Amino acid sequence: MPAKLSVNLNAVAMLRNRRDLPWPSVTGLGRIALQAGAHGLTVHPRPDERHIRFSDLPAIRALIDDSFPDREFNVEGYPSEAFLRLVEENQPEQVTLVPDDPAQATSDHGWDFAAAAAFLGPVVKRLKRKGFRVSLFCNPDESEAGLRAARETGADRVELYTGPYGASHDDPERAERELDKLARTAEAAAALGLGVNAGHDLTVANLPALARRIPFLAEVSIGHGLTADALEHGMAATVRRFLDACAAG
Ligand SMILES: CC(=O)[C@@H](O)[C@H](O)COP(=O)(O)O
Ligand SMILES: NCC(=O)COP(=O)(O)O
Repeated sequence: MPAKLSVNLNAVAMLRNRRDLPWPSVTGLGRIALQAGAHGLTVHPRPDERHIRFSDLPAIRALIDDSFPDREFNVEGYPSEAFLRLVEENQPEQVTLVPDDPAQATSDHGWDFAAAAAFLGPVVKRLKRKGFRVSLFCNPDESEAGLRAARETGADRVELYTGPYGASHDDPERAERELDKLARTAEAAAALGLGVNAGHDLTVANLPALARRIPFLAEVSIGHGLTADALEHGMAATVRRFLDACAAG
C-alpha cells in the first residue's frame, strides 16, 4: 500500500501573504490537489501566521467536508493552548505535534521524547479524548528508549523528520546513510506499534528511495518541494507525479 500523500499548503499561503489580495488561493490550490488524488491537506499555522493564518483553517475544513469527505486534514504545530484550541475548533483528522520555538525559521528537529514526556502525555490524552489521531515529530535517528517514551504518551504515530535526508540531494553516500537512519527508526517505531509518517524537504527525486526503504510508510506530508514543482508543472500534474513517486516504493 503506497504511502498516502498530504499536500502542505504553507508555501501557497506564504505567496498569498505577499499582497493584501486573495490569490493564490489556499483552498483553491488545495481543491486542485485533492481532485488530482492527494489523500489530504496539511497546514502548519505558526504563532506569527507568517504563512497559514488561523482564519484559513475553517475554509480548508469545509472544503474537505463538503467536497472530499473521504480525505483528511492534518494540522501541525507546537501544542500551545492557543494551538490546541485552534485544532479543537477545526477538528482535523490528524494533529502532528512539533517542538518548534515560535521564532524558528522552519521545523528542524523532532521531540526529545524522554525530556518532554511529562508535557506531552496530558496533551496527547486531551487530543485523543477529542478523537484526533496524534502524530509526534521524530528525529531520524531516534533511540529505542525515545520511541518507547513516544509510545507511552499514547500517540498513534511518529512523523520522521526527513530534512537531513532531503539536504543530501547532492551527496548519494550521505543520502544512503540518512536513509539507513530513517529505516532503522521506522522499523523500531513499527515494532512498538506506532504508525510511521514522514515529512520535510521530500521531493519527486528522493521520495521513491524512501518509499522503497520504508514500505509500511503510512503518510508523507509535502509542501515546499511540491509547491516548487507546481510553479513549473501545475498543481494537478505535480500531485500526480508525487503520487507516482509514492507508489515507486
Ligand atoms: C513539520 C514540518 O517539517 C513541516 O511541515 C513544517 O510545517 C514546515 O514548516 P514551514 O512551512 O513553516 O517551513
Ligand atoms: N510535515 C512535513 C510537511 O508538512 C511539509 O514539509 P515540506 O515539504 O514543506 O518541507
